[in-house]
Amino acid sequence: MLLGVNIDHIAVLREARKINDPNPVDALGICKLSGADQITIHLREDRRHIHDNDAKIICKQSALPVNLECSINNDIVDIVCKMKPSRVTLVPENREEVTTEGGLDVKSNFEKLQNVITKLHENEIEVSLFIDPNEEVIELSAHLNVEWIELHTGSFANIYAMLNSNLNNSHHIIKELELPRDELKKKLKKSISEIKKASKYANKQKLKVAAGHGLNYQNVTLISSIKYIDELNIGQSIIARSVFTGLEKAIIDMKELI
Ligand SMILES: CC(=O)[C@@H](O)[C@H](O)COP(=O)(O)O
Ligand SMILES: NCC(=O)COP(=O)(O)O
Repeated sequence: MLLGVNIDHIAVLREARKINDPNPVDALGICKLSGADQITIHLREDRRHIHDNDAKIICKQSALPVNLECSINNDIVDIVCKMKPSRVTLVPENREEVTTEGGLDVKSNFEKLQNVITKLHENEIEVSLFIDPNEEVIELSAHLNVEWIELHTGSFANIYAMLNSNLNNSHHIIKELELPRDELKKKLKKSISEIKKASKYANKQKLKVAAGHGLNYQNVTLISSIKYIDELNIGQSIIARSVFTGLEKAIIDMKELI
């Protein structure tokens, strides 16, 4: 199974101080040497972490393929076409969100997606759609002739964290998941089975399958054991661990687990 390391979170730290350190570009060599298979970055419309210049340099200098996440807004798509990443993952964006909250609404945006995907393919860029694990959405994605889909694992990760970590005793408790343990266990089982079913269905549709969001050292094997998933994109937990162990060890440890 392939590992894409999302290095946005290095830029999050830089932007907290509004200086030039730490620089996500400095992670490229370490990711390659530690066995990562891909660099993932998200050029958000609000440029809250990765900026255009980071993305430009990363696409130019990375020895690993670059998976650039962006919204379906035409201006941003035109910008990323010029950067020539190996892959663009189209994701939904919402100004107020702390992080990507759900998958793309493929049905409502079908025509817009057709145009954006054509433009990306004309620029010889592979396309992936960041979607919820749902068969109807996968079927629509297959009709859009994309090479990849990425299944949003955020909801699985939230349930797992409320069940198995101290998140429910912290100020970041997820209110809507403040439920009896039995109920959370059922929800977790359902969520894993949806991801399994969706990945199998996507594989049958000849789509390559990635998954990601909220995956960490505790929950990752529940997802990496699903045989229809080809690749995981993981950022927050790897960069968080690297504060204590260094990036190289954080990546090697994750690679070993998956
Ligand atoms: C789409 C997605 O899942 C990623 O981009 C990732 O979560 C890191 O980016 P943000 O922290 O900006 O959501
Ligand atoms: N698309 C998911 C991703 O790139 C990484 O998400 P996270 O591990 O930072 O939550």
